[in-house]
Order: sequence, then structure tokens, then C-alpha cells
Amino acid sequence: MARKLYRKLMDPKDALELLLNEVKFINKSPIGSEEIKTANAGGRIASKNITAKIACPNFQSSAMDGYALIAKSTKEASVHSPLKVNKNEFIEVDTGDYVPYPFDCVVMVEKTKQNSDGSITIFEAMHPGENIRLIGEDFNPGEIVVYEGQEISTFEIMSLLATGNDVVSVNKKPKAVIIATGDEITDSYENIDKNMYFNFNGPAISYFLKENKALVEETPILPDNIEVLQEYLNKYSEFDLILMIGGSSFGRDDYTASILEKNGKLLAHGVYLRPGKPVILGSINKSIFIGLPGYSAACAVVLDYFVKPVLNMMSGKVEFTKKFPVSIYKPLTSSSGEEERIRGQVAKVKSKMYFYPLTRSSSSVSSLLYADGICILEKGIQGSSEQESFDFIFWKKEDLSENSIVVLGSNDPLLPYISSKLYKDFKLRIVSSPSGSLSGIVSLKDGLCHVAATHLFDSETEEYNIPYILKYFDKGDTILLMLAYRQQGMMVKKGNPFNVNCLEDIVSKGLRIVNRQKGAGTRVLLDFEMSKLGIKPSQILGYENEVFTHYAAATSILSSVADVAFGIQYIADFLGLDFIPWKKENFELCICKDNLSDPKILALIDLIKSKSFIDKNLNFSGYDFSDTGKIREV
Ligand SMILES: Nc1nc2c(c(=O)[nH]1)N[C@H]1C(S)=C(S)[C@@H](COP(=O)(O)OP(=O)(O)OC[C@H]3O[C@@H](n4cnc5c(N)ncnc54)[C@H](O)[C@@H]3O)O[C@H]1N2
Ligand code: MOO
Repeated sequence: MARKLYRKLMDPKDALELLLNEVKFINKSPIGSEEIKTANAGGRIASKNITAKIACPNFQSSAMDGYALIAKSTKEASVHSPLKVNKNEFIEVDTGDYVPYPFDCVVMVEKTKQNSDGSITIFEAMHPGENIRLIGEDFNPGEIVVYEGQEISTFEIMSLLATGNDVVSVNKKPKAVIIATGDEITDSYENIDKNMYFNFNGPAISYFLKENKALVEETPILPDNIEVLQEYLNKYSEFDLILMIGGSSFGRDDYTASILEKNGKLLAHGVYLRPGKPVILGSINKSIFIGLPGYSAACAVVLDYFVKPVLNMMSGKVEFTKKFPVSIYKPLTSSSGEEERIRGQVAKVKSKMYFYPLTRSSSSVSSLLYADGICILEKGIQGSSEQESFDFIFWKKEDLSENSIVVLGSNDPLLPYISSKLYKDFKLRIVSSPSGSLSGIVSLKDGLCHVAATHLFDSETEEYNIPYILKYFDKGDTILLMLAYRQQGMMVKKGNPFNVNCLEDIVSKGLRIVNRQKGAGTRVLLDFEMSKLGIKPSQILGYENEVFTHYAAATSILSSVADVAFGIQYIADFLGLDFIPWKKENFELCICKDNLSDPKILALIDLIKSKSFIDKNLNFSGYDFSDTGKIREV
């Protein structure tokens, strides 16, 4: 099949409007209602206002254990003039008992004296209604208990049953089917090799749909075959929502849009939204059809932007997307023609809420795992400034923004272990965004983080970190907390196929490197080693290719896009690369002294001092923990 090279992109808001109108057009807003037992209605959506059938309580009752009396007859009673009430003038009641007329108040048993002749003595006057639960005190018949569109949960069930609603009318759950497509998609790890991906989107989307009130089926993974796809679309024509994963962009096998064009209604193929651009929206028979891009982050944005509103409409759920204002800690630029939804974490630093973006790659799964939610960058934003405020939408249920320690600067594999310990013991976490040691120190100065992670070698003093920090902070303003000494060096493929032993080999053999970004400790060290040997950047192929982490440097070697990269021994060993050692370095955390009273920072310092984050089961090769937890004054 020839590649299709055209597509008219739409504004995402217009596309959503068309789609929701289509849900109405096929009469599925909502899809219908059913009566079910209230006891089983948790999580369901009320299809209409539900009113109280009976009052709650529906008879006057005693609020206390004691004696029901006639208030009028007690008006002379006081501590100084106790009143004897004969046994035919009261009735004994327990909490919740019916209180018959003419009794109109209850005296608590502990406020009376019981006499041998069966009478009681009371010591204060009672007023009508005292300790009586009145009819309809909680709910009166006809009062609205649950609104149409409201989700029924614990207290709704309690209130509905208290008001005589044994059964309730709820909206039916939309029936959704997920069709994962692609010859390269498999559900067995045995087949995972070149050109095969495990179907991690399908089961995850299934859970998303269930969380959003759908009944879900998943088909087997379908091949890129137009007849088979067609057959499954017919098979599920009774379903309310058909989601097809993959095959939405311009690939050879991207049949999805054309099937819809021929057999149903193609409302949109492609929107000015990133990620999620190649989404396909339409209907077929009486089902809404949404073609999700195969890349996971694009899938996630489409689920949030298009699928969720469709499900809410079908299940009749009234939902409001709460947006929070955030500042972006470093300038971001959106692509000129598209609205961007950027994944990231949020954290409060010095009472200001900051957004720390994660990778914008559409295929990234880890960014979905780590993101608290998304920040909306309207199209055409050029280099946002820190003063500007942007809309942030939580995707996660848990808001950890005030429980976050923001570590900017360099990156170290120990940080996730530290974060996991802090989470388990204190529900704290580390938010880290690798920006390079120097940039971390500047961010600390600018109040954009709590901690700067740094490993900067100063060639003049041959000292680590302090000379750099003193360029930005006064003496005595900060401390350095030692995390570990790390072995730095060169990483090459297993077996060292190019026989690299020193930097000169890179030049003489014309090898490709991948560099770290300017201001990164590893970059500073490389430049120092190069200047010692008189090697110029122009002599090294790939000197301008920058990556932001040790992992990214190592994976460039694994993916054969570089022959040599620079970083720490641990990563090389961890990923099965060979390593040529250079130098041991100090990896330290710089903290402002005026932050030392923050309980979060104290918890971090205590943990590092205790060294209990060092997982004995892991081999931290190239790490020296002898001075871990030591503090240096800057
Ligand atoms: N020449 C162009 N190429 C691409 C464009 C473009 O405009 N021009 N758009 C890119 C964008 S944007 C996106 S997003 C992706 C989406 O691609 P498709 O929707 O066509 O998805 P596939 O090609 O079928 O799959 C891509 C990729 O996704 C992964 N995948 C797919 N299904 C699953 C699954 N069930 N579980 C896990 N992973 C899955 C897999 O890595 C596939 O290789 O297209 C760009 N290309
Ligand atoms: O939709 Mo794609 O996700 O923009 O990369």
C-alpha cells in the first residue's frame, strides 16, 4: 500500500466538540439507565436526582439512654430543689427508642437518682425536645440526596439507604473494546527481540477505562491487515466505544483512518496537539471510534483529552477538571503550531509552586510513571519566563508537591534509592531534574530548588565544588553534604572493540563520542583532561552532541550511536559496558544554611548520615562511601 502523505490537522478543541456532538448524535449521552440495589451502587453514576423516600429519622426517638418525661412537669426541678418523678410519669428509654406522645424530652440516666419505690429524682428542669432526635432532623421526604451525574460512594450509599432508597437508578456502564494492532506488537516476552514490542498499552488502557466507568474487553493483538481489522470492527459494532491502538500516523500499515473513512464517519485525523497529534476520531455504526497513537505518552494525552470526556458523557458523569497555577522553573518553548501538554512533577519551593518538566518524547513511558500530571503550553509560547503562570492538571491522585525535596544539578543513581527510603518512612520524595552541576548551583541561588547536586572539579585549586559555589554564594551561607566518591571514566562497548585506552585514542582512531551538557561535572572533567593533553573540541567527532545523564550517555553506546561516552563506573558496569577509569570525584549535595531547619532537609541529611539507603543487595561499583554523610562548611 502506498504511504498516505496528507492529513488535515484540526484544532483539538474543535475536534473534541465534533466528537462530543457525535456522542449526542448516536444517542449515547448518556447511554441509558438501570435500577440496581443501592448496596451495590458504589462507583456508579446517578442517572437522575435521587430524593429521600422517607424522613431520617422517621419517628421521634431518644438521643440518649435515660427516661422520657413531659418537660412541662419538670420546670420546678433544680439542684436546690430536686424533683421526684413517679414511675407512671416517665418511661425508660434506650438510645434510638421511639418516644411516644405526650413524652417530649429525655433525661440522661446518669443525671438522675433511682429510688427504691420505682420513682426517679431529677435535678434540673428539662425543655421540650431535649435529647430527642426529631423526625426529619437529617433528611425530609422529597429532599435531594444525590444529584444526577454524581458518583455514588460510601456516604451516598449510607444516605440513600437511610432515606428509603433500597434501589437506585444509575447510568449504564459504557461497553468499550480495545484493539491493539501492529505486526510488531506481542503479548509474550519470549518474542521480544528486534522489531517487537510488548503490548504494554492495551492492559494499562483497560484499567484506565474501568476507572472511568466502562465495561472493557480486549481483543487479541491484531495484525496490520485491513480485512482482519474490518472483521473486528464488525464484531464489536454493538459496543459504545471502540479504541484502536497504533496505526494512526503515516506508517505503511496505518489503515485505521482509511477503514473509518470508508465504513463510518471520519471526524478528525490529526490535531494540533502534542503529544497525540495523529489521533483518529469518528464513529462507525453506533459506536464512537478513537484511534490512539501507538506511542504511550501520545496515547495518555489522547485518553485524557478525548476518551475521558466521551466516557463521562456516556456514563453521565459530571466532572470538572481542576487546573492549578504553576511556574515553570526553566524557560519552555512550545512548538509554533501545536498546543503542548508537558509531563512533569510539581513541588513547592519557598512557598511557590514550580513545575519540573520531564522528557517531551512521545514514546516515553517512564515520564508517565513519574509525572504528577501535565502542564498546558498553549501554541506559540516562546521561552516562557519564571514569572509566568501556567495551568497544571493533576493526573495522579496523590499530591506530593509539599512533600518534595527538589534536587537540581547533577544526577546520581543513588538519588532514587534515597527517594524510595524517604517515601517509605516519611512520604517524602526527591524531585530531580538533571541540568548539570553548575546549573544546579545557579538554581539553588535563584531559589528554584532545595538542594544542588554537584561534582565540579576546579583545575586551579584541584578542589571539588567549593570554588564554584563561592562564585554564587557568600562564605558561610551553604554547606556540602558528602554523598559518595565516584569513579569517573570512559565507557565503551563490551570487549572494547576499538581498543580505547586514553583520550588520544579517540582522536587518532576518529571515534564518535557523545558529550555531556555544558556545566555538567563530567563535561568539566573531560574539558580539563582534553586541555591537559592539548586536544581541541574540533578534533573529536560528536563533541557537540550533548546528553543530560550518565544513563543517556551509556545508552548512546548501547544503541551504537557513539563509540565512547563519559560517566561513572557504576552505570558502565550496570549496563554491561567496558570502563576505562580516570579519576575519583566528590559527589556532594549543596544546601543553604537557612534551609537547615526544614524538616524535609533534616530527614534527608539524617538518612544520608545513617547510610541506610545503601542497598546491600546492589553492587555500587566505583562508589566509595567512606566519607558519606560528612559535612563541609563552604
Ligand atoms: N512520517 C511521520 N511519522 C510519524 C508521524 C508523522 O507525523 N510523520 N507522527 C509521529 C507521531 S506524532 C506519533 S505519536 C507516532 C504514532 O504512531 P502510530 O499511531 O502510527 O503508531 P504505530 O506506528 O502503530 O506505533 C508506533 C509505536 O508505538 C508503540 N506501540 C504501538 N502499539 C503499542 C502497544 N499496544 N503497546 C506498546 N507499544 C505500542 C510501538 O513502539 C510502535 O512502534 O508516529 C510518529 N510517526
Ligand atoms: O502525537 Mo506525537 O505524540 O506528537 O509524537
